[in-house]
Amino acid sequence: MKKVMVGMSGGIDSSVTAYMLQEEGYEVEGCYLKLHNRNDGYHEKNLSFIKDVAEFLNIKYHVLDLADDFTKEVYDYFVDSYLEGTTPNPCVKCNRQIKFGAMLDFAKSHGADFLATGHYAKTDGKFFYEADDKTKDQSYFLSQVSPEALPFMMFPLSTYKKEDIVKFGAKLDVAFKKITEKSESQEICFVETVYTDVIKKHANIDQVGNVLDEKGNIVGEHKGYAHYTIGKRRGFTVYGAQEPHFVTKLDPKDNTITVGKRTALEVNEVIVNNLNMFIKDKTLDCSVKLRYRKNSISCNIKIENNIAIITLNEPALGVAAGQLAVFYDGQKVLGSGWIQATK
Ligand SMILES: Nc1ncnc2c1ncn2[C@@H]1O[C@H](COP(=O)(O)OP(=O)(O)OP(=O)(O)O)[C@@H](O)[C@H]1O
Repeated sequence: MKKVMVGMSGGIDSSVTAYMLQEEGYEVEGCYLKLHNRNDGYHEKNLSFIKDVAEFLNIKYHVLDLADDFTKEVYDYFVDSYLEGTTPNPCVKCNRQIKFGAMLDFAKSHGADFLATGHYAKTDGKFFYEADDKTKDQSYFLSQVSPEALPFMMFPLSTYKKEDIVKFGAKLDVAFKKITEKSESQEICFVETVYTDVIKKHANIDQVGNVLDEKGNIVGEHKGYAHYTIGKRRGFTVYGAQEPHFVTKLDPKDNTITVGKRTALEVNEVIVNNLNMFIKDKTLDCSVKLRYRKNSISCNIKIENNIAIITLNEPALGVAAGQLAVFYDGQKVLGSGWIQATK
């Protein structure tokens, strides 16, 4: 019998994932990752849901403390990125380093043939593909996972709609029903309210600064550069402005932000580094997603020395350094890289 380790968060997706795989005839074990040192009962609550599900399924589960790795690989990177004036994507780092890095190693060392999660995405062991439920698709966040990890990954929810998983869980057993009744988890697991509250623990980001126009003239005031990302249009003043203004640049050195009209956000070329590719081609015509929840844009890509130059076939708006550019051929993920600069 093949053994599957299921990454269990105490949420409905991973709980139903464990149930489905057991129904399919796999030997299932669970693994809960402690990713932060929260003392507010967060882990205890998650673990009480996992305990009930594990009892219902009659499976073993492990608790793996990866808080130190998570701090180093994900949390510090998140804080540093904002302080450097870039816009981080912590879930992408976590998927590569933690869930499909350290947790996969743990699964293998416990004799598992596969690691399954409740992510909404597909894999055939060589590539990732978008999930059928496009509103929940997480292929963007998985695209930096090492190609070597793919043969071990399983996403049993890939053909379902999230709402159907919730309905199904609610009918399955009280252990699952209770989970469907709790509030939805936060978008970023360590951000309880807003991201700036996290940054404020490490730096004084509430320092009023100048808003500049494209020519460098002072045209207004803002409340501290780390409160803004590229494309943002609120939370700063532009003296006498008649039209909306958008953030086009953040400069931590002198605590300024540069703003412009909508057209100033337009970008035609994007340079990305730290590529993670699932194909070997060095030039390709494909489409690119420059931010989660943005439409993909058709483009041409040239790769040299682990850097890709992306020429867009139509301008993109609000492209932020630090975000991920994910290359798609239809639903198939070809690779991705971190946005370094735009033109
Ligand atoms: N702390 C954790 N420990 C182990 N696995 C986790 C943990 N957090 C997330 N996962 C795994 O990663 C998957 C995706 O996590 P994400 O937070 O994006 O999804 P979710 O929709 O909230 O999932 P769930 O309903 O299972 O919490 C989860 O379904 C689960 O399999």
